[in-house]
Amino acid sequence: AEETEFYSSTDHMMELLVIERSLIQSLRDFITAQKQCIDGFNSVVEACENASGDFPECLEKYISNPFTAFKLVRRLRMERNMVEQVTETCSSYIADFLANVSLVSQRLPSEKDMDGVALGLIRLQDIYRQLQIITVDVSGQVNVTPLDPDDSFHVAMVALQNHKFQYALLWLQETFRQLEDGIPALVTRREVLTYLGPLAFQMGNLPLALELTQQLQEMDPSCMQTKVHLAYYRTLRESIRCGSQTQTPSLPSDAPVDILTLIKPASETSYESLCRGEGIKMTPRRQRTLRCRYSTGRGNPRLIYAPIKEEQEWDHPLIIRYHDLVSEREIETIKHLSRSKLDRAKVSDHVTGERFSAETRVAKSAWLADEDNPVISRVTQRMADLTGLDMEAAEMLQVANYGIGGQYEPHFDNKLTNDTDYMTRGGRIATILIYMSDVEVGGSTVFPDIGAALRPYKGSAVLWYNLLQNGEEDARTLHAACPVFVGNKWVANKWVRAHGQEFRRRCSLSQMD
Ligand SMILES: O=C(O)CCC(=O)C(=O)O
Ligand SMILES: [Fe+2]
Repeated sequence: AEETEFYSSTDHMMELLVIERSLIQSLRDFITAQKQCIDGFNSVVEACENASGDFPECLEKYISNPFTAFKLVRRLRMERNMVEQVTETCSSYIADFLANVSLVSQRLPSEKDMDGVALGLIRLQDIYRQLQIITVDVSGQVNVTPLDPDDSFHVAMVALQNHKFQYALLWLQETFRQLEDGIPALVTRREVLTYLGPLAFQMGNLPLALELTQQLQEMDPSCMQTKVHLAYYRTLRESIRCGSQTQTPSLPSDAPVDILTLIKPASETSYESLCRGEGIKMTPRRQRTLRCRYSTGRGNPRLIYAPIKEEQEWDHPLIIRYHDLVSEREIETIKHLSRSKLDRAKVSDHVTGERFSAETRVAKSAWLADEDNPVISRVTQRMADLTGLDMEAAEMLQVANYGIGGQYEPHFDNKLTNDTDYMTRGGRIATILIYMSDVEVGGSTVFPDIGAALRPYKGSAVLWYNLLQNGEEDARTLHAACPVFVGNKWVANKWVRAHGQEFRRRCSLSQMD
């Protein structure tokens, strides 16, 4: 069976605590079984010892008595029976419990999960520029969840393997600081310095590299590599001192560098800043033109007595939010139905169309059909009633649950034009994105091209058109799901296909368009 991947879905992560409990239980069971076996062997030993009596002085004389010989054979025959019985029961007994232990342990996270969560943390730090998560509980107590030196070191190593050098430096410095503070750890200062010195050098901080390498040399004066590094750094420093002045400014001063200011100054995209809530291109004046109303889907009988609050979130292009489109109970049903089906969400290659799993989309998804449950068909019907769009050609409902640092990098929802499905059903003309949870921090849906950011509000849905009236892709609909910083994010996508909408789209939203 395929191994469970945990980090790409917070819902699956919850299982880990249960698995840990069953691991503890199965280990205990195994130990109990072992003890029972030992007890069995103990009684066999005792029985043999009791039966054997004193060792005869003269063996020849002992055996010469046929009755004694008979009794000896009989006794040993019985001993053999006892041993065979106890080994047989024990070995199958123990094997069963051992198999159970290894079965449970296979359900524990893999190396891939370890790297996945570490990369998730790095991504969060990358985007939200924050290291620690500070929560305040009901009693007003402020809680920080710090990583211990071994945790930090692990994140640093993953950062290094993924060529995220600034983060590797940051986490190694954090590890080092904690070790200096005397926090107990398996990782040693020497180990940390071995990475830290060269990394500081690589990041252009020669004074720091020199200082760290000097410390390393003091710890281990005989290490050849340290000697070489140190000599190299010293030569470099001298040549900078004596050389032309123009060279000096390229190296940072001795002042401690705030690494966070070093991180990604130039390469940052508007996706990342929008995720932090920066650069949203909505002016108060423009906002005043956005409308809000209760909609009955133009007098749809199913909505007359339950109008839905419809809010214009964006003007160009039009993005509409429907508040309380799905109820708490409906959400619970949808989550429940998808739980067992959740599988790592894939992305397609732009050229080949091949599907693969990537860090650009850290989530698990499941498809639900209208026939799966009355709740699904009811929600589909409600969407049709409200928007006036034909759901005949729409795709099934795609439910997604995000993972640690779970995100979906900027993309277009529209299907590839070379897809046969595209030929028959047309492109994904519209997206209706249902938010099935609130997210405490992070997790917005952002549109980098237009500078829009939509917050996930539980029960609400947003709608936008991916295709222009002429059928071409609307470049402004490039969008992304920001990494979840704190919380669980559940969404459901309904992709409406172009076929069947020929006479519907124009009029359906005319009052707002
Ligand atoms: O989760 C979100 O906010 C957006 C999801 C999305 O864009 C998608 O699944 O295509
Ligand atoms: Fe999307």
